Amino acid sequence: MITVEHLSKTYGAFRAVDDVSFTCKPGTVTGFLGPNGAGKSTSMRIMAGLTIPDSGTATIGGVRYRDIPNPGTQVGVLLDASAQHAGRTGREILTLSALTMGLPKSRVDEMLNLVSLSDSEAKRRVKNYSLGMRQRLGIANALMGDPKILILDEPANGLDPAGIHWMRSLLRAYANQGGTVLLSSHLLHEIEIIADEIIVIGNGKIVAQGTKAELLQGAGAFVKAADNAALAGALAQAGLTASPSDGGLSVDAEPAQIGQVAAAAGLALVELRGADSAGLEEMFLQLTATTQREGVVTTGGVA
Ligand SMILES: Nc1ncnc2c1ncn2[C@@H]1O[C@H](COP(=O)(O)OP(=O)(O)OP(=O)(O)O)[C@@H](O)[C@H]1O
Repeated sequence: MITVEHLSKTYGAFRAVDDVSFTCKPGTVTGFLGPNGAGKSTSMRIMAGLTIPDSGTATIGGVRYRDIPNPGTQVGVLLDASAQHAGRTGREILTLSALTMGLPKSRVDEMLNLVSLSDSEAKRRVKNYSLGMRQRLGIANALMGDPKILILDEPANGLDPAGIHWMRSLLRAYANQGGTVLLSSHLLHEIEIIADEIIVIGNGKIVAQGTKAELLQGAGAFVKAADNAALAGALAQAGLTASPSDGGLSVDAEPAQIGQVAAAAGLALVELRGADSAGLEEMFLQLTATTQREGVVTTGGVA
């Protein structure tokens, strides 16, 4: 179990992490989602004892990372795949890791095998690795001590589609066996495929958290009518907020309620459904709008 309570971190006058609290439970993959600069890496660095918070605590199984004896056997951490010693080979890096943790050298070959780094790749210096190969090496390093908890910062960066698929399967199997996974990404799509729980961070603050279904509950519904403008009018009269979206309307209400309004107004519907991934994306963009570098774009229009 990872427990983060009221974490805050300020750099000069800038508050990078602002009163962040959440937990990650065994048997689940928790996605830590936020736009660039939202505070994900800073929070994870605090969890791994590399950055000291101004206030708040981050504990793993009730203990701060720095106080865990032989931490690699309890928590696997991958924060920056490119931060590995560039002059060493992949095999050397893993061997040093195994020695530090008091593990047999045979574990190195097991891990190389697990992340599909070939023998010749393992003999190459890390400075000559692609980003995807560095991520694989970083994941091998994180898993080396057979920890029950994984903290991974943007682990899919640089992986090709097959690599991303491989990583998802690996993390899913790990969680299914009772492991706890926290992984960050700035890509909603990546998180919603793998994560059981989603934590959304924007501007250093947690802006939403829950399962995908829970987050979608607040995301409303999508409706398309033969006459969208007439439906928008009827919904407004019923006190419901609708905005143009993808050739229809995005409405802040449950589908049943929208259906009733349409029926009462005698309007024919072409499509009606609860918000899906598009709704989640819209919500993610809105929730993190203050930290988006680009303005939030509303798609579609009333036909
Ligand atoms: N050592 C530091 N000194 C000053 N500012 C910092 C430092 N570390 C992080 N920051 C700032 O804190 C904010 C949060 O950074 P952080 O790396 O945690 O974001 P992130 O969510 O991981 O972003 P990304 O998706 O781009 O990796 C950024 O504005 C960053 O510039």
